[in-house]
Formats: sequence, C-alpha cells, structure tokens
Amino acid sequence: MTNAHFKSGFACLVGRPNAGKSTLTNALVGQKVAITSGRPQTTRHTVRGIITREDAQLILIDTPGLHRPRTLLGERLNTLVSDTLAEVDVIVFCLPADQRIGPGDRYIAAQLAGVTGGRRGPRVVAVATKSDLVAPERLAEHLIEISELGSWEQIVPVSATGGYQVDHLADVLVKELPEGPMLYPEGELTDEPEAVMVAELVREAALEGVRDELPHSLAVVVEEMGLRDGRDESHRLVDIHAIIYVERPSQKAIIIGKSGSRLRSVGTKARVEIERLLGDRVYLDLHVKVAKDWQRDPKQLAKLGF
Ligand SMILES: Nc1nc2c(ncn2[C@@H]2O[C@H](COP(=O)(O)OP(=O)(O)OP(=O)(O)O)[C@@H](O)[C@H]2O)c(=O)[nH]1
Repeated sequence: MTNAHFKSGFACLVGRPNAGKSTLTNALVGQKVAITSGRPQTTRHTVRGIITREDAQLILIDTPGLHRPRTLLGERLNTLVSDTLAEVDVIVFCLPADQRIGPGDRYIAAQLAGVTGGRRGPRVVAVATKSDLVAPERLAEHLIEISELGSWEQIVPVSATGGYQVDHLADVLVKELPEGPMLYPEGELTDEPEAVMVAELVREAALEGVRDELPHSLAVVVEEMGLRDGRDESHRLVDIHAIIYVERPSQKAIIIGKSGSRLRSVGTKARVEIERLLGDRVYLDLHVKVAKDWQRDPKQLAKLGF
C-alpha cells in the first residue's frame, strides 16, 4: 500500500576497505545480497539492496572501497564511485569503531566534501560501524573523532552483526529521501543480474582462507548458466560453468590445492550459497585460468566486466 507521502531514493555506502559496508547492507536489507569477507576490497560490483517499507523505498548501493588508485582497475573503480556518489540522495560513510581514524578515512572525507560541497548535493550520514567490538569509552572517543573529521547530517553508531541501531539508521536514511514513487516492485532485493551475483559468490568462496595478496588477483566470470533440459518443474537443475581467473600460475596452484581438494571445497561452498540465492539445485563446474596481469590490461578488464 502506497501512502500519499511515500518517499524513495538511493543511498550509497562508502568507507575504507573492511569498514563493514557489505555487512551493514545485508543487515539493512535483512538478507544476504552483498559479498562480505574478512579480506579488504572484495566488493567489485555495485550491488544494490532494496528496502521496501510502508512509508518508503530505499535502494542501497554498496560500492567498492574508495581508495587511492594503484592500478587501472583501481582508477576505474574510483571513477565509478564518484559518479555514483553525486547521484544518490544520501551517503553513508562507514568508520569502523575498532580502528582509529586514519589517512584513508581523511581521503574519503575530502572526496565527500567535493561531492557534497554544494547545497544541492547528497547529505552524508556518518556511521560508527562494528560498535560491538569496543568499550563505551572508546566508542565515545570515536564519535568525537568522527565529528571532527567533517560535517555530517548525523552520526550513528551501529553494530550490523548485533543488529544494534540498524533500524534506527534506516529511519535516519529514509528521512533524507525525497517524496517519490516505488522504484522497484515489492519483494525485489537486488537488481544485479543473477550471473554477477553467482560470480561474486564463487569469488567469495575462493577467497576464503587464502593469503593476503590473492584477493586483488582474482576475478570470476560465469561463462554459462541455464536450466538443464528434460527436467520437470519439481526437479529443476541449473548448470553453471564459471572460470576463476588468477594472475600467476602460483596462485592457480593455491586455488586448486593438493589434488584439487581446495577447488572442490570452494565449489561445494559456492554451490550451497548459489542454491540458496536461486532456489534451485545447482550443478557448478569450476575452472581456474591464468590471465596474466589482468588488473593492468584494459582488454582483459573489459572481458571480466569492468
Ligand atoms: N563484530 C563485528 N564485525 C563486523 C561488523 N560489521 C562487519 N564486521 C566484520 O568486518 C569484516 C569486513 O566486513 P565487510 O562488510 O566485508 O566490509 P566492507 O567494508 O564491505 O569491505 P570491502 O568489501 O573490503 O570494502 C568482516 O569480517 C565482517 O564480519 C559488526 O557490526 N560487528
């Protein structure tokens, strides 16, 4: 039911790598849509989560971490981020309470000041994420440091994993939205093409427990995805063929593991998540390929969807 003063609009989550953006997106939406991981910079795609309430629809855009570009991929991600930022209605700046404000946060604050400088630009709500990880005194200190970092519409401490103040944050964000119609049908949580989400789930599974330098060197492409022929409605099976691209043969060996054992467990883990996403049984076929220096090669980047 849509009331007369229904509001709708877009919010964008920014913050340094590992700030808790994906986890917060999931908590706000209430279902797993974005990709979380203990490793920095795993969010390659702009994933939207959609919150539909009686009074408003808020579309969340979970961006890759704003960061100083080191490679071509980094540059493209940053352009994507600032283009996205200028167009949203409200920006959520995530600052993890378990870490001190640092140069990365100041860099983002400066970028935000550039985007939101004019009167018409989006407002920024600063969020102290992971507030469950610190004592009240440290949280208070963090909130003061945040207030000194820039000018914010509000500062809200939350814990995405504990559910603390997540609903309150949603209220604060909805307040910033203009009146407008529902933009997506009710029940829709994300408009990412399924293949992209499937690729992200494979990527997440492949990254689990591997060395620090690997995340940046790993991309996943779903080559084929379709219902298997000749099955009746109650026994549907989705065939998925995906390729995990790494930069070096040594990384390929890490992903595959001893006699393929690691790749098998990556496949099993990803399959479970994909089945949950699609609601169908899945046959997942994974291959690992070396695409040398893909992060620096425009042709390879285009092929990998960047
Ligand atoms: N204790 C606690 N841990 C959290 C909370 N939110 C996120 N985390 C953890 O922090 C880590 C990073 O969280 P993500 O949500 O992946 O961070 P992100 O900002 O999306 O990271 P990038 O994709 O690298 O930009 C994960 O291990 C999360 O489980 C929280 O509220 N409390």
